[in-house]
Amino acid sequence: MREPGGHAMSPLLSVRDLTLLYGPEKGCQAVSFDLYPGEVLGIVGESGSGKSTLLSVLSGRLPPDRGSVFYRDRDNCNVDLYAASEAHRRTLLRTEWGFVEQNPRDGLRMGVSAGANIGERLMAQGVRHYGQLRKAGLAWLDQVEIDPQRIDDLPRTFSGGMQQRLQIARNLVSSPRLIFMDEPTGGLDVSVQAHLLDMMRGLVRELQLAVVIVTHDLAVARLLADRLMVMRRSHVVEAGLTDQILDDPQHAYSQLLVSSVLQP
Ligand SMILES: Nc1ncnc2c1ncn2[C@@H]1O[C@H](COP(=O)(O)OP(=O)(O)OP(=O)(O)O)[C@@H](O)[C@H]1O
Repeated sequence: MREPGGHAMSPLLSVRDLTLLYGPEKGCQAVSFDLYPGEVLGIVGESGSGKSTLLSVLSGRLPPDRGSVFYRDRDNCNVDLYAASEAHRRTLLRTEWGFVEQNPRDGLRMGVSAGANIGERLMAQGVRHYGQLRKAGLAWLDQVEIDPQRIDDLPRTFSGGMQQRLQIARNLVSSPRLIFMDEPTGGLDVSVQAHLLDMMRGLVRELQLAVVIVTHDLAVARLLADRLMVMRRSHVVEAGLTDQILDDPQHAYSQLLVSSVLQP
């Protein structure tokens, strides 16, 4: 039974003492936080600090050495991610979660059309009707500002920015509740980045998505994230509201990170 009003107050993701180490201070250790529905959490820190490792462990891709990730699913069940079966984790990834890779080639199927890329996740949810899949494809291309007439084109005929927008459409078509993103604007020109960021911000707000986004770009963090975790050498050294951390960082490393961006 759901407690009155409790649903909105319960975290979507509860992470405790999450640890995966490849060597001393290589990986992530003792990470704990709660993520609430509709909240965007940014993970920032220098290269090698453990951001991608943490994202992989959070999203069920790599088992931790210790610690837990609990996810509250659509049925309001609290799923212990690493006690659940591999099949259950994969189903969550296909149905309730999305993962936007830095390189769209890792997140798209390059050998099938844009429409098929979008339709695939709906088919995984049991939608079989061609007209319905086509309609969703056209609508989502439009939503991510790709000319719907390109629905039958292969992603490799798209620019990098378009491929990334297609990857986002492919992820969002199945109405996920939680999206993981690994440097989604990395490798794109600055003007393309700005456009993509603007679009992502709109979609996150409109769809009330919860997001965990890894970025080394503090401007991206500022624009998208409600809260930040600053990582250094596998540890979270500071966590808090984005504006607080970027405007008044407390930890010496966060101060350095913020000031290094401001220096020419
Ligand atoms: N599969 C692996 N085997 C061994 N060491 C690894 C493996 N994956 C990552 N590491 C090491 O763990 C540390 C953290 O790497 P990770 O990729 O999580 O950092 P990151 O903060 O995401 O860096 P970047 O911003 O450069 O992607 C690094 O020292 C890296 O060399």
